[in-house]
Amino acid sequence: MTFGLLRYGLCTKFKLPIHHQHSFIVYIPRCRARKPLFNEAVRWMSTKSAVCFLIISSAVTMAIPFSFGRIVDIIYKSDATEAQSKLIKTCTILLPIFLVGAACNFGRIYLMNTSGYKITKRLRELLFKSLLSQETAYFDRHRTGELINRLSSDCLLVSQTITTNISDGLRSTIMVASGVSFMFFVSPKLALVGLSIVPPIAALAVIYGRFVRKITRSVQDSLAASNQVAEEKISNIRTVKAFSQEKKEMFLYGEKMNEVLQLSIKESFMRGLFFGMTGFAGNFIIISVLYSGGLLVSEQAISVGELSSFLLYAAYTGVSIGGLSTFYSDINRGLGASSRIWEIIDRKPLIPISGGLKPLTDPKGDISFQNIVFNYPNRPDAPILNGLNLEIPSGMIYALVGHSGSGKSTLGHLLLRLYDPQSGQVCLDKTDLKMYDPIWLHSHIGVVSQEPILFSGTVRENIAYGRECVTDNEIISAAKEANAYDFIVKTFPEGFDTVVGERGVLLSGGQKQRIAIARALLKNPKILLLDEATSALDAESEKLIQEALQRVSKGRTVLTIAHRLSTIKNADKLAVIFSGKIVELGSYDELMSIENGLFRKLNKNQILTS
Ligand SMILES: Nc1ncnc2c1ncn2[C@@H]1O[C@H](COP(=O)(O)OP(=O)(O)OP(=O)(O)O)[C@@H](O)[C@H]1O
Repeated sequence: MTFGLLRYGLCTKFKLPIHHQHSFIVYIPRCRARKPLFNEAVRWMSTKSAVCFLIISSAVTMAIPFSFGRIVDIIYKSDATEAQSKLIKTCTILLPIFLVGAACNFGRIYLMNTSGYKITKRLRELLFKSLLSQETAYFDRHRTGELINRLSSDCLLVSQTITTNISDGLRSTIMVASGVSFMFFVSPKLALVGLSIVPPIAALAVIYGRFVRKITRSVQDSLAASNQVAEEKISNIRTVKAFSQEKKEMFLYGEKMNEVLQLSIKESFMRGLFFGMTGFAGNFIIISVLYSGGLLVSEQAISVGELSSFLLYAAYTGVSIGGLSTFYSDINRGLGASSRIWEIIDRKPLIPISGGLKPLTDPKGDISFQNIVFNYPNRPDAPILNGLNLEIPSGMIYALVGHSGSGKSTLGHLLLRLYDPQSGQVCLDKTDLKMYDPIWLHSHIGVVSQEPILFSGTVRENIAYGRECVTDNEIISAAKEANAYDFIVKTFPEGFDTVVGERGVLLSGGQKQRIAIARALLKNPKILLLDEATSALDAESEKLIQEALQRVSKGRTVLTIAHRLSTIKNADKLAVIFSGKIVELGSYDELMSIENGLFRKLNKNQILTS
């Protein structure tokens, strides 16, 4: 029952919905049919054991002042021989008790810490899962550094709070309760003197706890902002160096760190003030107890041993009250972190990552954009598409042309359902994309983006990304089709096992493009979405890429965002996008023949490279 209450208390305190109670599964036992019974039993046992160890080790610690008083009285009241035999007897009893106490303390710390690590792991997994499930627009609003901070430090903080801190808090509570009882047992009068310190300290602790909670959130937020600066600049170090911005970036990072430092200094000041005041109050009370206790001994109301026991109990209680106030501030720190974590874990993505229609056959490949109105959610006042219509019949190659920023890539994003339009429909085979399972949809669309992103890993892993079980032969034939095979086996001694570096930095732009084409091809998609690189590639790379793209376009519906004349000439139809609409549609020759046509102007003004 205690565990049920604790679990309920934690879930309520941490504002966890009931279905998230399983986050505490490692710490708090809860029988779930889907978990193997054995694991559940082990968890249950380890939690119970940790609490038993905690109680025993605290009891042993609290036996020390009592024994100490006894020993002082033995020394004080007995003659030398009697004292020796009594001391041997007492110490023989105490030694095994202390050994048991030490073993229990070991068990308590070991079990609580391992539970903490398990909870951190579980929290990080839950958070990462929830992050990856969010729709793309979520990442437009939240910075990478901030989210990484949630994963690293916030998860650790929460798990420490619900294991180590709670364990220490429970220990302090047990020690305060037993310490106070013993103090009253020895001398109620002296106990009242000793405990007069508690109410002011408790009030201070509440004020301090509130402050800590507020400041921790600010410290974590500024830390997230500084991480964002570091993450962005380190991952784009080439640009920083090319513009010789190292010093400026060092300065900017320094400024962010200054913010963190200022907040931490504020926290340290309050911490120092709080602990300074509590320390002084503790020492003051010791003097008062010594004074009143001394008087009681001289009146023979209590023995010297009892006064010694009392003083030790008072000291232990004082230390434990200090522990309780630290526990209070730590809990507040954990609450701050947990509210941020659960904001993300509980968030329902606006576009689900799975669920919906999964037709058993491959799609035909007819695409249509119907009356699309769209703006990016983080820029509601900047309409991008404004009633756009476009039909792309299966097996045709359509090239999108238009000024930079006219919304060509945006159409690709809508086709992939990275975003949903505010109104209108994007359809595949006459069915709204919203009806399909996104996993099914993505398995039929191959994407080669403007700046292909490779992941750190080998060439083989990058080509295979997006498919579960792939044979070497499939990888090789995709690489051949994408004109990537020759450079992989001839240029790299390690061939397909060559490591490409973070985001593929160890490869050239043209090589990355061809690996991305191979990766898209391995899915054997019915639809190809090609966002042509705007950056110029050398003539040889360009030729190889164009050749590969022409080859792989056959038999597929292709939507290409074209920047080059060569691509445009190979397309069945060109769609010119302007002011959020398709304003011209036709073959190259048809569009060139329109007097004052936009395509003609774009061509004339060399918006398209040759
Ligand atoms: N994630 C985003 N959040 C907010 N606005 C965005 C986002 N992505 C693009 N935009 C804006 O949407 C508009 C259309 O961008 P898009 O990338 O579709 O243009 P484009 O025609 O493909 O340009 P280019 O030819 O230069 O690649 C631009 O004004 C751009 O600033």
